[in-house]
Amino acid sequence: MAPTTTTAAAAAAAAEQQQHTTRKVLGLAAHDASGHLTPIRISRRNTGDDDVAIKVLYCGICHSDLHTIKNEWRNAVYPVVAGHEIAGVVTEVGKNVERFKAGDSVGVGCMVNTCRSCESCRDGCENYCSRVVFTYNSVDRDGTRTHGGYSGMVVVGERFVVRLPAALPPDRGAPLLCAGVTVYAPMRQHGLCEPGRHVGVVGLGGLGHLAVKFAKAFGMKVTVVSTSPAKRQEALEGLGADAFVVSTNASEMKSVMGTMHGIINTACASTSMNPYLALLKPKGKMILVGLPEKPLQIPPFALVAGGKTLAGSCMGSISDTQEMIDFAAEHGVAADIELIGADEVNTAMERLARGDVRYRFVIDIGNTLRSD
Ligand SMILES: NC(=O)C1=CN([C@@H]2O[C@H](COP(=O)(O)OP(=O)(O)OC[C@H]3O[C@@H](n4cnc5c(N)ncnc54)[C@H](OP(=O)(O)O)[C@@H]3O)[C@@H](O)[C@H]2O)C=CC1
Ligand SMILES: O=C/C=C/c1ccc(O)c(O)c1
Ligand SMILES: [Zn+2]
Ligand SMILES: [Zn+2]
Repeated sequence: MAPTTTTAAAAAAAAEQQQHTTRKVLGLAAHDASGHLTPIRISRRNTGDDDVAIKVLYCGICHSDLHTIKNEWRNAVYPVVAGHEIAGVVTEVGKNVERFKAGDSVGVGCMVNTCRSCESCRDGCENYCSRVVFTYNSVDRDGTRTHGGYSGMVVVGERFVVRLPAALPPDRGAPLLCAGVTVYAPMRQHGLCEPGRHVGVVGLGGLGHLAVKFAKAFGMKVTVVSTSPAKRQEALEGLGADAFVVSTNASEMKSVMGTMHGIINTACASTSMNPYLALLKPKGKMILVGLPEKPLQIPPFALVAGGKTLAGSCMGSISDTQEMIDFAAEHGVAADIELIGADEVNTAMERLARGDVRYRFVIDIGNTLRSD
């Protein structure tokens, strides 16, 4: 009996300790692969010495949130509180925090911790850390599960928090924290930011519409490659794209064949790479950022014959993120959004699944979900 009593006492002590070191916060959680979201009370750690406590004001809905809550990547551990496009205001900082103070406008993106010692971390590419801790559906270094921005507040280590300039409206700025940096970082790293060059953007959704805006801000020629003829006018007149082709229209695709220096492929569901690779010039690059549920089909000749490159890219580093935010504020780049209340989130997920959004849903957490 003694070990059982000891174990029970230890568990009670741990639970009591836990109560003193955490607080309860309201969030929106998926509980199974239906992806249906309902209110939940989650624990957030008290503000540690290196932490920034943030009242969430706005959180964008990324398609990765939808892939995750529906377990399309087969890695969901329920309950899942998604959200990694977080814009908010600092409420409290730990004693070692130097860059932020209460009242500051800040953002948090896709990651909230890393190992800090691997080659990627040492090189400032912590988005490729082998032990990266994602903002939600991940296990933090202290063993607790991470929960994202579909919640009233978050507690995040200072090094994973970025500053939001006053020139950037926080509701339209929130989607930059994932969608923005995910397209900006590879465009910069692969030279798809040189004025006069021709870039294709596959998939005109949350990521794609920001890729168009960044490419135009870089001074590039932009062609949108879309499955949705209805987006033509918006792309050309609203977003400033130079051309628009429908990927199922053979003559439109032929008209841009072999013309692109690079492509940012943001499609959430297309798996056949052949039609897109054909649009590249010889030695052109296609950067894949979309993460469809199913494996890709890549005929070898589509790559080899033209000496083409197919690369992947995941999120961006924290320094990429701050650079992108500052660039966006300076050049007037922000997301086109549909602002919704917390009670509309399930309808928004259904609409996102069928591509019915212009171009990012953002949840008005601050006004529609309690932070305590
Ligand atoms: N690599 C990374 O770090 C990140 C990856 N992602 C991933 O990027 C993808 C896009 O995310 P997001 O922009 O939020 O998603 P959205 O749903 O907003 O946009 C995706 C777009 O893909 C296009 N699309 C949909 N179905 C198909 C299809 N069958 N064939 C071709 N195109 C299709 C649609 O554009 P259209 O109507 O123009 O055809 C749609 O608007 C997701 O898979 C997401 O998980 C997201 C963030 C970071
Ligand atoms: O929306 C961004 C998600 C990126 C991502 C990349 C890789 C991975 O394993 C994830 O769970 C998320
Ligand atoms: Zn995302
Ligand atoms: Zn690391």
